[in-house]
Amino acid sequence: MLAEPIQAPPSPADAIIVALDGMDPEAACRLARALPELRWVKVGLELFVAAGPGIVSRLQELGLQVFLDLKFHDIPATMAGACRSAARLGARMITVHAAAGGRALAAAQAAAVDAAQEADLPVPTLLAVTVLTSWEADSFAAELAIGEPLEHYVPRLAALAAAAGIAGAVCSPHEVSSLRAAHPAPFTLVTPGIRPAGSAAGDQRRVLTPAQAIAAGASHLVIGRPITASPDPAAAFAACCAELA
Ligand SMILES: O=c1ccn([C@@H]2O[C@H](COP(=O)(O)O)[C@@H](O)[C@H]2O)c(=O)[nH]1
Repeated sequence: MLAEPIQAPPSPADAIIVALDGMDPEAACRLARALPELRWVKVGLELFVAAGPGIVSRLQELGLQVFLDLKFHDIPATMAGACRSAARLGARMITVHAAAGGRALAAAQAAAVDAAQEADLPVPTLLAVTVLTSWEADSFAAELAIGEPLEHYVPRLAALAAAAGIAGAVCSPHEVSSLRAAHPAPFTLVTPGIRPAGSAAGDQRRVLTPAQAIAAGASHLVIGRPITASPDPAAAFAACCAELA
């Protein structure tokens, strides 16, 4: 069974997932409360390791949908167990690394579906991480020596994930249009590496603006520091929404 489809975002705020990095649980909840239009938050490794699973229910109690971005990458049994636990938390999106391989991805998908159904929770959308947005093509080729360029490796991983029953992928905005052509909606394409014009790229390498990423076919945008490190996060969030309106 596939995940319950996450409908095409009806409003700009539904397209934006704010990454709650670089803050403790209290600050994360405070920030979430300060953005009245906020619908989605991303809990990544940093916040989850510091705060524990309870942060997911705290954010859900604020009316938010949680994207649990723990990027599981392990053997099939471990991937399945991790996705089972993540689904029981009620996370609506969960990341797994596509490079874990087809058997591990299929096991993860089956476990997430079973766990959600057993707990009477919505089936989460598993997202296969392709190539992290912090990689650039040259260092990817030089350091990993994978044998094919990044722009071919990303679609290979997305196809591997789709064949294993995974309903979405994480890619950079640079690859969205080619992935969207190969994987029409309701396949979910989530893109970090989003930088509004004039904002610092930081450690990100393959970036585009919010409007460019949506125009290319992204379902959702992950935006962290351009909002969370802004002196006025509410204004920064509103500006991202306005750019998409
Ligand atoms: O390829 C990837 C996968 C995940 N991420 C995560 O997204 C956010 C991006 O934060 P910014 O502050 O907007 O750079 C962060 O939590 C990453 O862990 C990614 O950047 N790239």
